[in-house]
Amino acid sequence: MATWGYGNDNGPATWVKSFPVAAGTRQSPIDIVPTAAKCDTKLTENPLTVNYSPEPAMELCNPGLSVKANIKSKSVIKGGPLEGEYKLEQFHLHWGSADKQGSEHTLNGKMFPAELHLVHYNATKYSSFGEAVDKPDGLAVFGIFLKISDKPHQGLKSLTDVLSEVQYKDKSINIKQEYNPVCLLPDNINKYWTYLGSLTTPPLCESVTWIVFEEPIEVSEDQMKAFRALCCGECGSAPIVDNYRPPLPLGNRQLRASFQ
Ligand SMILES: NS(=O)(=O)c1ccc(C(=O)NCc2cccc(O)c2)cc1
Ligand SMILES: [Zn+2]
Repeated sequence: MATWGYGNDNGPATWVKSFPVAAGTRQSPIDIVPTAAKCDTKLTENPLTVNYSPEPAMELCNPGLSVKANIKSKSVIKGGPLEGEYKLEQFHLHWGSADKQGSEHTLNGKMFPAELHLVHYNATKYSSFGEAVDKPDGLAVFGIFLKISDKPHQGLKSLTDVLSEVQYKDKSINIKQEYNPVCLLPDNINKYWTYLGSLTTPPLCESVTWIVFEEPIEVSEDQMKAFRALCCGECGSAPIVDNYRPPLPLGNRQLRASFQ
């Protein structure tokens, strides 16, 4: 069974063969067209609330197609489009081989160099991520665009400074110093778009309430180079780059905005 990836013979266009839901009606990512979004006051009346707490020893790993940090502390979100409390499970990123591409969601057709995903599961209704992952209200994922600036992102620096230690597939390390994922969020989390979508990688479960923030976070070119130095396999294997799924049609879905 050929494993899925982002190459010519196992990339996004081939996934539907093993995962028919790839042709479903609530797939992600999408192109975000702000003028097509409906400003919904219900989102502002019930503000999105983030209660993240410090991770004493966060595990950073290279699963082969991204870099992922597994969360063990009680970091939760609620409000906005969400019913109940969603618990942070992990975060990871998608990035390009060059700054002109890399994000999964696009903004008026524009790609950003990378996109950060903070993955939460509905802890009010389900007892684990694994139970929640295939339920229509199971997951909530924050999508945060990355843009290039001359200054490194301090919150990401604790990770990009040690990526060389997880350069190869299945490598993992513990980030010793305390790390609060709240440092990854943009300053203004009150301006976001939200819609019902899916995981952007197989098994592409249609279980995600997406919350994509308008404000990007800023990273340096050196930090992008650190992501692009990660390898898909062991020493000498190809770099992990362009690990993004292109946008799918919004179809009959409503894209809502928390702001005018
Ligand atoms: N890019 S994404 O945020 O949509 C995303 C988040 C999580 C996952 C994920 O957890 N995949 C592994 C998985 C899938 C189903 C069941 C599991 O227990 C784990 C995949 C994509
Ligand atoms: Zn992702």
